[in-house]
Amino acid sequence: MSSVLETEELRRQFGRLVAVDDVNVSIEADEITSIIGPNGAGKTTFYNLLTGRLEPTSGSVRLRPRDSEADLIDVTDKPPHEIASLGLSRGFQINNVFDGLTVGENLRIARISRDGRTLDFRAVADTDDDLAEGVRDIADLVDVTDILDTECANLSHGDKRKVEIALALATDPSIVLLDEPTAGMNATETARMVELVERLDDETDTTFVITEHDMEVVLGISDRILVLDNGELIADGAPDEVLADSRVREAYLGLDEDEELEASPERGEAEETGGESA
Ligand SMILES: Nc1ncnc2c1ncn2[C@@H]1O[C@H](COP(=O)(O)OP(=O)(O)OP(=O)(O)O)[C@@H](O)[C@H]1O
Repeated sequence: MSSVLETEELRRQFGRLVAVDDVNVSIEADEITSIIGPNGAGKTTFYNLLTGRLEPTSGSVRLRPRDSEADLIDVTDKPPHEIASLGLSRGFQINNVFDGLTVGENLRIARISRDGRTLDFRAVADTDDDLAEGVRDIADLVDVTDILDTECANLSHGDKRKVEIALALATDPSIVLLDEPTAGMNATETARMVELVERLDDETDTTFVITEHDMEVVLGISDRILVLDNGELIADGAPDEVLADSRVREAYLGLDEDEELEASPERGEAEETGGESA
């Protein structure tokens, strides 16, 4: 196995509060990894440390740059734009597309920024074949070709989330961090999103890491699950190992020793009625 991202004793305090508590993880290139934990467990802070939006109190982050078989490089004190250009991309839970532009225009901007050509006026011209081809390829991959001319303000919630993933992938990252990709989706949209992430994981060299509250999604999609509680990494393993861990059952799932995790009634009903409910 080869790791694409590693943290060593990564720590972040806000005053006396330890939001991320000396966390050691190694994200493997060929696995979909989910990060779970109760509210306030430190998931967002952890992501912010990885992307450079927050400086750690101590510890380090190492990343394998895109297009590279080389060793991981230390990105601990690098600014967010540099980490992003090295190959770590993040899709935001809060919509981060330009609403007044079309899907195609948004993808074009993402490709231009990947190429470091924001000051190249040729990059905005329609005649730039490479750029147009790059946009078409990403659109085909993420299945947003039929909405390329749609203004983002007019997209459904599900399509907007797809466009965010397309934008994250447009920079050819080695790793993409997704924040609750199924948040606010009904059962049908959720199933489609899970399928999409699994397919992209198969068809690209990009490694996917997600945070997610929906345990059905987590168990369905993950090769590996990391569990944070009060900033501490309390479990790290395959879904069945993590589900069997007594600390996880108590801290996060609220299950007794022998209790099984079952599908929520709302989800079952939504599937039976064709996913009408949100
Ligand atoms: N900028 C900040 N200043 C002070 N405390 C903060 C700050 N950001 C986060 N915290 C605290 O750090 C802890 C971890 O918060 P974080 O948002 O990382 O958790 P989370 O797992 O993402 O929660 P949720 O699932 O609710 O989004 C919480 O106690 C939170 O109040």
